[in-house]
Amino acid sequence: MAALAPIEAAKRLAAYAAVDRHVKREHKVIGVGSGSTVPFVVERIREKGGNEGRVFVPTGFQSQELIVQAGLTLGDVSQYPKIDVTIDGADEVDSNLNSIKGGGACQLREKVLAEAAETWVMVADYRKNSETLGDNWHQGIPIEVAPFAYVAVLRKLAELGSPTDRAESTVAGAHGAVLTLRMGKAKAGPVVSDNGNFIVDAPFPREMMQRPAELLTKIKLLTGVVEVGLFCGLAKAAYFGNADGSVTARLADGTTETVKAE
Ligand SMILES: O=C(CO)[C@H](O)[C@H](O)COP(=O)(O)O
Repeated sequence: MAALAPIEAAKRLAAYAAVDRHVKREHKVIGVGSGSTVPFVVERIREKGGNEGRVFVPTGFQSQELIVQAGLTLGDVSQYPKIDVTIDGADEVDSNLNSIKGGGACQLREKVLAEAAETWVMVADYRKNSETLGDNWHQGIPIEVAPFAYVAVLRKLAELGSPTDRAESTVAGAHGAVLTLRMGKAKAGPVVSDNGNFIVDAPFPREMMQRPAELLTKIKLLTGVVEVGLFCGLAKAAYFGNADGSVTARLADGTTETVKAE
């Protein structure tokens, strides 16, 4: 196995453990998530026999390319609305398996594939393993918004409690992060999702982040919001690769196990 930088090695450990445990021979429709951990999921699936009469459904452009380049059979969620297992990354996971997703602006398709899956599991390195959402992921909850409505949605999010001022954010336990329209890095102007929408990053006070399902409902009800990067009550498990070479599995029944990739 190729030597990797420690964080990359941790991502690979998590991905391999999740594939070994959840992708069974009888599974024919597999959802493939987005981000920098998911390529290790595809790598492991290929190592273990790849296609085998299977179809792979992507959560966006990146995972579509990954599936095609790996020589796997590409499917679409409109052809395969029932998925056996979807494995995806996460920006942060709390002690109840709620998560923040959308660091790569893919949360809408990611949530559709999470909900379509009989089993949805997350894979991440140890930095994503938190007690409360927002403790490690400081930039806020990624929210996909209809472009024409973004100013109105920003105003509503501020009314809901997302800070627009650094000092106010720090006092509220939101780490100084403020409500922001996500801007492109090598592009002038905003990030545009695979669905043609804008992304707003909305931090919230720690007290509100401790009740993510409640916050999710409030944000989702704002007109102009397409999808919220809070995933609550969906995961069967989360796998975190650790710096010491072990993998921590957090399961939906509240238990935690240490597992090793085969
Ligand atoms: O939600 C996502 C993209 O929208 C990703 O799954 C999330 O950002 C995790 O990515 P990485 O594996 O690179 O940490």
